[in-house]
Amino acid sequence: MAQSPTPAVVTVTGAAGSIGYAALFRIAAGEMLGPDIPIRLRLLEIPSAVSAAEGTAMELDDSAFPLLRDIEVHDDPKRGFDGTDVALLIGSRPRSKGMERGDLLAANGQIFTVQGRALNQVAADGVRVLVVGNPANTNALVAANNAPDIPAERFTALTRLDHNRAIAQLARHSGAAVKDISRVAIWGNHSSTQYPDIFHARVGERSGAEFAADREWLTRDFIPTVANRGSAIIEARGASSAASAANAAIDHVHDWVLGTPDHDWTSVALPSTGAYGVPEGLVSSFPVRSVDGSWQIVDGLQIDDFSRKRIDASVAELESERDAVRGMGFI
Ligand SMILES: NC(=O)C1=CN([C@@H]2O[C@H](COP(=O)(O)OP(=O)(O)OC[C@H]3O[C@@H](n4cnc5c(N)ncnc54)[C@H](O)[C@@H]3O)[C@@H](O)[C@H]2O)C=CC1
Ligand SMILES: O=C([O-])CC(=O)C(=O)O
Repeated sequence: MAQSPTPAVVTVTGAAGSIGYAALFRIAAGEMLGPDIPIRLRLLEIPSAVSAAEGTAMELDDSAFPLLRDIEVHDDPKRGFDGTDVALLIGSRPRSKGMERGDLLAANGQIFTVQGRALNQVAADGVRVLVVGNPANTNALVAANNAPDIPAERFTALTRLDHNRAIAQLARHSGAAVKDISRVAIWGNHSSTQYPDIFHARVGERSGAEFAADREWLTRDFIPTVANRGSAIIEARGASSAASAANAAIDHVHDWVLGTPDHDWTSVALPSTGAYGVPEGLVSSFPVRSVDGSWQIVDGLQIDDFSRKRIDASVAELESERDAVRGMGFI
């Protein structure tokens, strides 16, 4: 008889929040790690939200997912991350009224220092970490720096939502189907300085560069629409993107574990190896392929002056965030 696969321990922080609620049921249904891998869920929350997370756990039970082995709810990171194979760090401190950027970095620096240390102590050897909570890139930088025994490349931040938004906008503009668009790229920070790049894209039978030649559309429509989409959703919905963010987080981990299609790549924020002139160690978004369970930055892309300027601007923002958390002693 074939042995059944070992269950994967998946920890979701911010499990009682909107993204957590949109992600957990799909994870338990097998959409993230595939239909053969049993799932053990660990929901990590702050004490005041533990009761709400327990309610979500009851609903997960009630869904009778065949792959779902067990669920635990914790407010202690060392218990929530114990033996974890995949950690989705969704919970973070949101910006509140009157809060300065420095205050936000400080509040989150604290959270991601504690979580990085706990992961370092108790996570499974091959743990994969995805930071969703904003400021995602710098939170991932802080967590990675506080987990010296985990290889830095296992810490990533989510720019797949930006990547998916770029595909959707290009599909809408070109008339091509989403499935016929490949090789878009997000560079830099998950913020309004990000650079969505279509110069290397394939759009059906056409090239992204053909569409990029229309500089008016590119600079006044496409780039700002993708880069400011999060704010536009907040404006329209009165709440930030939740289902699309959960969807992107699931896409990210799915491709990390199961691979990217041969003809395509995706975008992930991960510690720079110095590629494309991005300072080593900064958690910056790149076009990447997933090969044998690891991300590899796509190499050899020609970066013209138009793109260079925009990548550099977003990287400069990441450097200033890094300098701020360094100044506060988090890294
Ligand atoms: N990278 C991306 O593409 C996106 C990132 N986001 C970010 O994702 C984060 C979560 O968004 P939502 O789920 O909508 O927020 P939410 O406010 O609905 O939920 C956040 C949850 O995190 C919990 N939490 C806070 N600190 C925690 C900690 N130290 N440990 C465990 N849990 C903690 C809260 O109790 C709350 O239940 C926000 O920072 C948001 O800005 C949102 C959309 C896209
Ligand atoms: O600012 C937020 O919370 C939302 C966000 O990151 C996005 O939708 O890209």
